[in-house]
Amino acid sequence: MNVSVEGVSYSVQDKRLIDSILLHVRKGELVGLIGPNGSGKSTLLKNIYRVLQPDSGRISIDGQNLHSISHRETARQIAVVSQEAPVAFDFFVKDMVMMGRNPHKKWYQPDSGEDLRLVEQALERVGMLQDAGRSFSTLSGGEKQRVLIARALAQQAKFLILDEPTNHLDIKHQLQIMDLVKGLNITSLAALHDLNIAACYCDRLVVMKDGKVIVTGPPEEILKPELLFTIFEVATEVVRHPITGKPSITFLPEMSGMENISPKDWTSGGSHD
Ligand SMILES: Nc1ncnc2c1ncn2[C@@H]1O[C@H](COP(=O)(O)OP(=O)(O)OP(=O)(O)O)[C@@H](O)[C@H]1O
Repeated sequence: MNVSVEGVSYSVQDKRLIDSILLHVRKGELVGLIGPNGSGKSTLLKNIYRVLQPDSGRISIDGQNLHSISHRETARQIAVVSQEAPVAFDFFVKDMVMMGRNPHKKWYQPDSGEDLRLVEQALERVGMLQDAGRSFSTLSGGEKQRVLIARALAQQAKFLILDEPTNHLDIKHQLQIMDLVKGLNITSLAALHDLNIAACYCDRLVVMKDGKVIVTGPPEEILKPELLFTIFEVATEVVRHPITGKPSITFLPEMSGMENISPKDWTSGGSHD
């Protein structure tokens, strides 16, 4: 699925939270949305998954205006995995995943054999089938995220939105979740805080600051000390990692500016999409 966000703005009262956002996610890409706290990442994602209604602009999936299709159809096409949040009611793991089938069914329709097969297959894919009968609230943070990804798989969504999916997870589970997401090969847009994880897994990055998209491009073009200093106001050293071949960022705390960092090739930054 190709996703386009063109000129999308959203305000609360007189405060513009996101301003004239332009971004594209191409079929099969994993695009990382990065930016400081409060830069508008979650607000943008909520506009895309229709929890919020943009003031202006257009969001389209495969060329079709998202606001011209029903919420039910949107729910078939777009799945959301957000950071681990407490759930109001406890459910069995298999029932959480079965919720992914809801947009495909009428409210009175019982679960079909096909629904059960898809739920089982999704749990198998995330390595949680043996936990199908457990209650969701007893799972660890990483296990919960895997179940939420299984729900997205059962939903058979063509576009996956992830809002800080690895928040609160230890490093092993952060990598496990990102490996899983990457391996799905579903068109995905993920708000991420960890820049090294973004560098390792994302095909392209979209950088936000103060409600605006500042620049987009492949990680190796975006993740350069000068840009990182402008966006995050921290000094960094960035090298190409000898094993992964991806940019590897070391943050340099307590440094007052850029003067102690040997400027590498900072000139060829990313481009606006
Ligand atoms: N309903 C609201 N009313 C007023 N301001 C809001 C509202 N929702 C969000 N904001 C403000 O909009 C800005 C963007 O918030 P948002 O949550 O989108 O940022 P973010 O980039 O996702 O941040 P973080 O990285 O901290 O999760 C913040 O300054 C936030 O306080």
